[in-house]
Amino acid sequence: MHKLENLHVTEVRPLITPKELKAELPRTEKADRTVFESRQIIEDILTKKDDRLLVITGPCSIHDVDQAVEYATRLKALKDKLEDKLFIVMRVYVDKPRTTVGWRGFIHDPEMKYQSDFNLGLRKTREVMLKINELGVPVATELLDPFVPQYIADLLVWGAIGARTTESQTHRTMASGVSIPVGFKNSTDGNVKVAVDAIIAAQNRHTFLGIDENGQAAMIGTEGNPYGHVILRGGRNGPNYSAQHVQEAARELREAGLNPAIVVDCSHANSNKDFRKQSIAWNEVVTQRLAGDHDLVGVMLESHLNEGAQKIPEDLSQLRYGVSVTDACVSWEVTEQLLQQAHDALSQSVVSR
Ligand SMILES: O=C[C@H](O)[C@H](O)COP(=O)(O)O
Ligand SMILES: C=C(OP(=O)(O)O)C(=O)O
Repeated sequence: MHKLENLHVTEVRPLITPKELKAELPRTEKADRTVFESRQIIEDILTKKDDRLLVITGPCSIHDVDQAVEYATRLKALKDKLEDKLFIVMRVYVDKPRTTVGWRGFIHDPEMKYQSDFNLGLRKTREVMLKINELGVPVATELLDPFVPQYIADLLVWGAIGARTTESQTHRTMASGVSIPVGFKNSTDGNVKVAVDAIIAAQNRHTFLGIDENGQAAMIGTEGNPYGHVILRGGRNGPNYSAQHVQEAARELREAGLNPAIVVDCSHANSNKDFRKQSIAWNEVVTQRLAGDHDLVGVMLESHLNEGAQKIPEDLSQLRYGVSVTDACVSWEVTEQLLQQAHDALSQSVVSR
């Protein structure tokens, strides 16, 4: 007989189960309260019962627990100060989709050795998400690997399906079962229709293949997620955050019988991957809100302690503190300025719904 299976597989290692990980790092009362209360607020923002602007800000990817906690600590002070106009959530992205290859994120390779170690990555991810929640800062992340929600969903308030996976059946069915609102990005070529289709797919009942809390392969039945929404992130032909783009996306959602709720991602193709241009998109979002566009419910910013990005050096002691190792981010100072300015402008607004 020929060898016909596992021809390209180099190893199969056992993975910690969701139940084991949660027993090691249980959700605390404080974290529980952060998650529970924040989810309710985000649902109210999406359904326009709460008029605040949802702000999802944080690193393109986290790569260090202490630096992520330092960012969260600073964010908490700002969150409390601006909470009458902005509802602030931290981007804690740990699972990175790559265009071709590259470091795949903290959950895969937390020590940046280019050797996947999900057991360590899941532990460290849960540890950092717990710490951030305990500070009173709610956590948002991209849902990429369909097993991952079983390990961390109880610490999340919002999820994104990325531009490279919005059209994927696996991701749409996973989104139909998660307990959080999910934003679907337009595709990398700028197509918004795929995100609208994804919301419809995820609103429905599905059965997909996943794991249960004991790590056993399982058929997971879902009832559908009512809180899908669109994230505009720009595309091959440029940005799509203008009033015309936002209104067009809202029209597509209405025509499909969906709630017109839109988040603008200031980064990626909306900044042409130039972190300095994120402020242009940010200011445009604020202008549209001031003009009375309440279908535009949220905004996302890629921001870190320090600006720019760095390649992961072979000698990790050469890493610059608080600088992104994936897409370039705005600095903490710029973040503070943009959030404060948005807050002040929205406070002076006389336009009501
Ligand atoms: O947000 C991160 C990146 O834009 C995305 O993961 C793709 O990254 P890459 O093109 O550098 O692989
Ligand atoms: C990968 C990301 O975005 P996109 O899917 O829009 O490229 C991201 O937000 O980190």
